[in-house]
Amino acid sequence: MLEQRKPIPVAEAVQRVMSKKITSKTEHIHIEDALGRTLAEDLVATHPVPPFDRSPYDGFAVRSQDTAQASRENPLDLHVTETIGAGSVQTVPVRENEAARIMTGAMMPAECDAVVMLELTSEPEPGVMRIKRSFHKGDNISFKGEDAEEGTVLVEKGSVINPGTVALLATFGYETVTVASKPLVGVLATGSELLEVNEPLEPGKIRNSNALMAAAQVKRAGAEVKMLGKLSDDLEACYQSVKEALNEVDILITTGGVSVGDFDFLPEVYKRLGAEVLFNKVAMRPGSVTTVAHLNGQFLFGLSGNPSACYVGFELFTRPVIQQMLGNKKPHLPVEDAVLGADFTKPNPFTRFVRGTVSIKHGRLEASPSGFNKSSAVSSLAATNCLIVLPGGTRGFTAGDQVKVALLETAESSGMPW
Ligand SMILES: Nc1nc2c(c(=O)[nH]1)N[C@H]1C(S)=C(S)[C@@H](COP(=O)(O)OP(=O)(O)OC[C@H]3O[C@@H](n4cnc5c(N)ncnc54)[C@H](O)[C@@H]3O)O[C@H]1N2
Ligand code: MOO
Ligand SMILES: [Mg+2]
Repeated sequence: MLEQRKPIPVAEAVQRVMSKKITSKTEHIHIEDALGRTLAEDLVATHPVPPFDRSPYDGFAVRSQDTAQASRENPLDLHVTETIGAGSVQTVPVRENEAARIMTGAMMPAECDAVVMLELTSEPEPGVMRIKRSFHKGDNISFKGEDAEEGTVLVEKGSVINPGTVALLATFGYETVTVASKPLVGVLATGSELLEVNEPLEPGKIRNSNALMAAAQVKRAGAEVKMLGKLSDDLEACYQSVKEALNEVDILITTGGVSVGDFDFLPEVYKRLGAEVLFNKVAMRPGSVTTVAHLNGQFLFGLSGNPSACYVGFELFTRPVIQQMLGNKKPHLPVEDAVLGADFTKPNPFTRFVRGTVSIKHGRLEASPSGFNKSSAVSSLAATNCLIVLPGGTRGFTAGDQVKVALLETAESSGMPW
């Protein structure tokens, strides 16, 4: 008698996965390799920025009290002590009625408390500068610590390193950076019908598109891929390959062989391995047969063989695990409100994740199905940049309806959105 699978809600399925202990490793990398990696430690200001009071202009550093009487009618001449370029420091004190010529970025002379822009001065004779107005203490100074105070957490751990983060790392002298290690994700395709990419078609066969698609999704999610090839539908071979693969990778993805067909061997493989099957039926379309198992701290994602189902299963269940391993505290796809741009009239009792194309129209998100929408579809995936979430029920949806969309191509992420 065929085992009856009980579908569980998407939220519960995701919860079952995320409730497992998900550990991450860290490594030290060179700052030049840091872009796009995830900080494994808070980035703390180890000194004030700027580290000293400095001039924001090319001009003259003055003692404001000397300028108090200066006006258009009563111009003031100050004797220029020296020129201080950025990177240099004063060599002589600035005394009463003296000024130091100073360039942008140079450290303020200790006795000065204001800067006069070059354009507001004239040079009545060499070595003398003239001003026609007064200046106040603090005028035109970049103060020590005004950008960042020492000890401030400027970027939290778990953040993805962007060019701005790189600037901060460099500012504070981090030649090496502690980042989350990228989990290694093995991808193994199953199915006797599968051909390699470079093989010509033959009757009954198709090329293995899932493995390369899933590998690309793994990379998009920030992890590294180990391609483990493809297997024909042979229980013993599947069992051995899966068992060996688990020694080589942090996470294992298989595609195909998770349904109830005569050659769907993954359920039996999990049984033989003694793995805990977290679920094998989810109340969603596509991807209802997505199965996730867990063994000795490792996840085995049994993604469906149908390309669209495989794609969706990855984004809902595998991606957040990878993101959490990378230290992201909000590991899920961001879900936003959108307007449905075209009818989707076919009702379904299960939640649908329609592959869609979302864009900004007149300041709001509009999402439309990206093409042929069966679970087996591959043609609609290229134009897919979101999953349109249509709740299960008896009715279809029409253009203009308010819907939720899970965004696939943004750096944003969210806490549990389902
Ligand atoms: N009696 C039932 N039949 C099916 C059920 C069910 O509940 N009862 N579920 C259907 C659903 S839903 C799906 S989805 C599929 C899932 O099938 P499997 O995950 O077992 O995958 P396969 O049987 O191996 O293949 C399904 C389909 O996908 C093609 N495929 C497989 N691997 C690849 C690959 N690497 N690249 C491209 N395409 C691939 C394969 O040729 C099949 O056409 O089961 C339904 N059946
Ligand atoms: O697992 Mo299936 O994808 O619901 O068509
Ligand atoms: Mg099958």
